Amino acid sequence: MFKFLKSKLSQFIPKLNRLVIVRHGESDFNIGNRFCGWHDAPLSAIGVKEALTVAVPALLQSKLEFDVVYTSVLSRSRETADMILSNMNCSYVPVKEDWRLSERHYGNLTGERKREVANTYGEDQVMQWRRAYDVAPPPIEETNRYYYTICSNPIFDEVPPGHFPNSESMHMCVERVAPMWQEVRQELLKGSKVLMVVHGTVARALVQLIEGLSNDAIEKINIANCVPRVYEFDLTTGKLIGGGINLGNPDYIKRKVAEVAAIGQ
Ligand SMILES: O=C(O)[C@@H](COP(=O)(O)O)OP(=O)(O)O
Repeated sequence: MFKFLKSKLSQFIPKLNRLVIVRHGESDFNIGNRFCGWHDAPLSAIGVKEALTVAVPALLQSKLEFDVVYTSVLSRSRETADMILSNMNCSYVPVKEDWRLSERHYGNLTGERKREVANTYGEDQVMQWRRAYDVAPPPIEETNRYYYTICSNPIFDEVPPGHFPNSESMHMCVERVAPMWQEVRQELLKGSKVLMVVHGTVARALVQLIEGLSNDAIEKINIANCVPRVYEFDLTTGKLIGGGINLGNPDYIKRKVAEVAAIGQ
């Protein structure tokens, strides 16, 4: 009898759980193809539209629900998270902000247009700064117009002493995201349905940590704004089932990924 009941009840215990990762909508700096990093650029009008017309319909169509949302302290990711929740009629879901999910710090490139930097230093150098795993851009200087707004921004008050970067490589970003990912993974494996609304480099760092991609492989990955990427985990073994799945129109996603990869005009 006990065995029978146990096997009946086990049918109702979830055996897998899903994680969803979304890069925020287009920011004011993405429009002009400017390096943004730790500068707190707001969403553009297109970014707001992307949250409402790309992320929300894809999540609703896949019948995804959330118990908790993780995001960074930067407004482009927080605003995207808020818009997704309110338009899925679940604004009650708690949102946890953490500085470790902020975009990689783009050093003295912050505020520069990628095309203009390429005209000065060459496209190869720009691609090294953007995608090479171990290359950090030159450190931000006091003469950079965003230097003081970044280092005095109260959103970064939780950054521990000695951890405030002046530039970061992909590798450095992965190192700060990794402990955060372990915290989120524990929640997921307890059955909590998690949405992470983050940034291009942080999404790439998560993809590497989750899928175990090599440093060379992750250099070639680009993430489009507001396209949800879903991962499924086996709750018994804790293992990833299959790979990540991008939700939405494949042609749209392909076009947007190519735009991110390009240095732009
Ligand atoms: O900081 C930035 O400029 C972009 C990424 O730029 P790339 O690494 O693609 O050049 O980050 P996001 O818009 O996702 O916050």
